[in-house]
Amino acid sequence: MEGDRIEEVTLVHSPVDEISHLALDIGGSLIKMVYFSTSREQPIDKTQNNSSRDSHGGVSRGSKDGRLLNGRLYFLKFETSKINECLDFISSKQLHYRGHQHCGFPASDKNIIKATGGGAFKFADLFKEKLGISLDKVEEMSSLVSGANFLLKAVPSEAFTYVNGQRNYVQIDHNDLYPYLLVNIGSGVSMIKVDGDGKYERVSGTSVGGGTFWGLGKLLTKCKSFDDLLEMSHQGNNRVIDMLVGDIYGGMDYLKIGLSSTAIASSFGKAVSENRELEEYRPEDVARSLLRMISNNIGQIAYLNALRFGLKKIFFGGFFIRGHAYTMDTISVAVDFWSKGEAKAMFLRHEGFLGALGAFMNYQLVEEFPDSIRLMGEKTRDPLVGDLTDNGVIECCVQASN
Ligand SMILES: Nc1ncnc2c1ncn2[C@@H]1O[C@H](COP(=O)(O)OP(=O)(O)O)[C@@H](O)[C@H]1O
Ligand SMILES: CC(C)(COP(=O)(O)O)[C@@H](O)C(=O)NCCC(=O)O
Repeated sequence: MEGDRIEEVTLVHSPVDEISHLALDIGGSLIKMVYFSTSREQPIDKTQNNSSRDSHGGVSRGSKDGRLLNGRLYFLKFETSKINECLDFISSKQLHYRGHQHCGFPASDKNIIKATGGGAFKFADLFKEKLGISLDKVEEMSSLVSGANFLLKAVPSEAFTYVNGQRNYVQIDHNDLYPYLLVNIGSGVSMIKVDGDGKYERVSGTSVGGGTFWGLGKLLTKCKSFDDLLEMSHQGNNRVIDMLVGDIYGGMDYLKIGLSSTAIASSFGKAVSENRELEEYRPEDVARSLLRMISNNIGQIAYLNALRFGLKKIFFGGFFIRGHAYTMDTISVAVDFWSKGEAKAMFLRHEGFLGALGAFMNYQLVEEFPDSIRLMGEKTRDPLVGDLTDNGVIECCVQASN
C-alpha cells in the first residue's frame, strides 16, 4: 500500500542498495521519517593519511579499521492522524529490516528503531503490534538540537535568510556557530538556546504554533487540507480583516512609536466594527490574516528570548514554515523590526526533519564515530535554485566499523 504520503522522495533502490538505518519523529501533526540507503561500498585506502577526496568533492576521513559507505539519506513525512498508512509503507518497503552485517553496519538488535517526539511514547504499542518493532526513544529536544547542529555543520547551503522576497544562503562558520536560538515551530513552538553539541536549554515556548494555524484555519475557512490552507493564504489580503494603524489614525502614520499607517494595529480587528458574518469574508483573506498573526507573534517571542540571552542568530525550523514566502517574510520582518536589525532570522532547508535526523544520529555507529556521517552535498538540487519545500535526498558517506 503506497500510503498517503504528503511528500515523498522517489524510492529508487537498486538491488545493491540496502536500507541500513531508519529513524522517526512522531509529532502532534506529522510523522517525519529519515532513512539511510547504502549505494556502494568504498573501502578506505589505509595507505592514505586518513583523509581523501571522495567522488563528491567532499573530504571524508576513514576510521582506522572502518569502511566508508556511500549512500543517501531519504526524507519523508506522513500525517500523524494517518499513522497506519505510515506503518503500511514501512512494511511494504521493509524499511525496518536494517543493520545487515554485509551492509557494513554492526549487526544490531533486529527491529529496534530510533524514534523521537511524543508519538514515540503514544504509538509504541502499535509499532510493536503491527510491525514487531520496538521504538528506542530519543528525547525530543536533544534530537532537535543534534539534528540542527548536524545540518548546520555538514550540509552546504542549509541555512538562509529571507529578505525582500529573496533567499540568501548563509555559509556557517563552524567556529562561530554557537550560541544560537533554535525556534522549532511544530504543532507547538519550542525555543532552545544552543551553546554546543549536547549543550542546550529549552528557554521558552508557546502553544500558539503550527497546530494553531492549522486548527483555527480549518475552523474558519473549512479548508480540506493544510496545503489548501497554505494556498488560500497565498491568494488572500490580510488588510481586509486586520485593523491597520491607518484605519485608526485616518490614514496617517504613528511615527512617534515607529508605526506606519500600513502596520497592523489589531489582528482581525476590522471584524469587530463591520457587521459581517464569517461567511461574508473570503477564506483566503482569513487564512492570510491568521498566518500573519501567528508568524508575527512567534517572531516577536523569538526576538524577546534572543534579547534575553544576547543571541544574534535565530534559526527557525519545524514544518509550519514549509519554505512559505509569506511566513518567512513575516518572521524575518518581525525579528528585524523588534531587534532594530541587531538579530537575524534564518531558515533551514530541511526545516521539518531536525528531530528525525537527530534520532538517526543517535544510532550507535555515530556514537562510535562521532563525525562519521558526512553529508557530501546535495545531489538532487542545486541549493541556489532548488525548491525550498523539496527536502531532497542527501548524498552522504557513513563510516562503519567492520
Ligand atoms: N502537509 C501538512 N500537513 C499537516 N500540517 C502541515 C503540513 N505541512 C506543514 N504543516 C504544518 O506543520 C505543523 C507540524 O510541524 P511539525 O514540525 O511536523 O510538528 P509536529 O512534530 O508537532 O508534528 C502543522 O501543525 C502545520 O502547521
Ligand atoms: C510539547 C511540544 C514540545 C511537542 O512538540 P511538537 O510535536 O509540537 O513539535 C511542543 O508542542 C511545545 O513546545 N508546545 C508549547 C508548550 C509551551 O507553551 O511551551
